[in-house]
Amino acid sequence: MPPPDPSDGDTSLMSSKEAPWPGDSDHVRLERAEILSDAWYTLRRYTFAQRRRDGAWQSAAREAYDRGNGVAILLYDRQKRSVVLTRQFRLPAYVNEGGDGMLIEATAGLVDDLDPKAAIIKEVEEETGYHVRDVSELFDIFMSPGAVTERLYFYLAEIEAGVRGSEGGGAADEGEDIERIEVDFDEALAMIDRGEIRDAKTIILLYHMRVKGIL
Ligand SMILES: Nc1nc2c(ncn2[C@@H]2O[C@H](COP(=O)(O)OP(=O)(O)O[C@H]3O[C@H](CO)[C@@H](O)[C@H](O)[C@@H]3O)[C@@H](O)[C@H]2O)c(=O)[nH]1
Ligand SMILES: [Mg+2]
Repeated sequence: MPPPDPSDGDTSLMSSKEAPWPGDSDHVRLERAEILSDAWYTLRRYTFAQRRRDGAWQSAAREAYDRGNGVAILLYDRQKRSVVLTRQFRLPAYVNEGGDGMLIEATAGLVDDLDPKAAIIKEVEEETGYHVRDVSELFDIFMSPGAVTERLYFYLAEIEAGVRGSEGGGAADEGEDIERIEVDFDEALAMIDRGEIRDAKTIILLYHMRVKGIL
């Protein structure tokens, strides 16, 4: 069966120009992207045809939240065998479970218009005050692929004590208020076990360090 013809439907909401829009593949044909919300970032509903493994085409619709791509980094001090993390209020976590809404996280941010490496260097400076030049690229992964388009690029960087150029703390004019914390590496791993570190990118980075024997 051929894929459904998008011209059958109302195409007035088609926004293939702005929406991320890869070309057709042998098993997916995007038909339209409707913006549901673009107050800050963009939530779209895509309708598409998908070929099932048995060869039949079926229509589907999925919402996808587009905040662009992101970068995350674990900063560590080899001599002190410690890691530098941040603590900040996260509204989505707060509305889910109440409490204080404070999460302990590795430094991270959105790529915006920069390339990922430049973006992470800028983010480290903004959030922690550290200047880093040599960052090691690890991998880039989807953090919530059923709902969010974001690819998150992961990095590691060694810091030397005393080379902070500023206080960090985040961009106050964007409402950020970020506390920098330095934690012994074994203690950070124990904090995952105790449920005190609950942010996925942070846990991935700490376990990566552990599995690869980096600290
Ligand atoms: N006014 C306003 N500001 C917003 C809104 N949403 C985000 N911001 C602001 O946009 C900025 C985003 O900060 P970044 O440091 O660039 O991003 P992040 O929120 O730390 O994101 C990182 O962590 C996320 C969660 O793990 C990741 O999803 C993301 O990729 C990245 O790693 C912050 O100043 C935040 O307050 C909004 O709806 N309204
Ligand atoms: Mg951030």
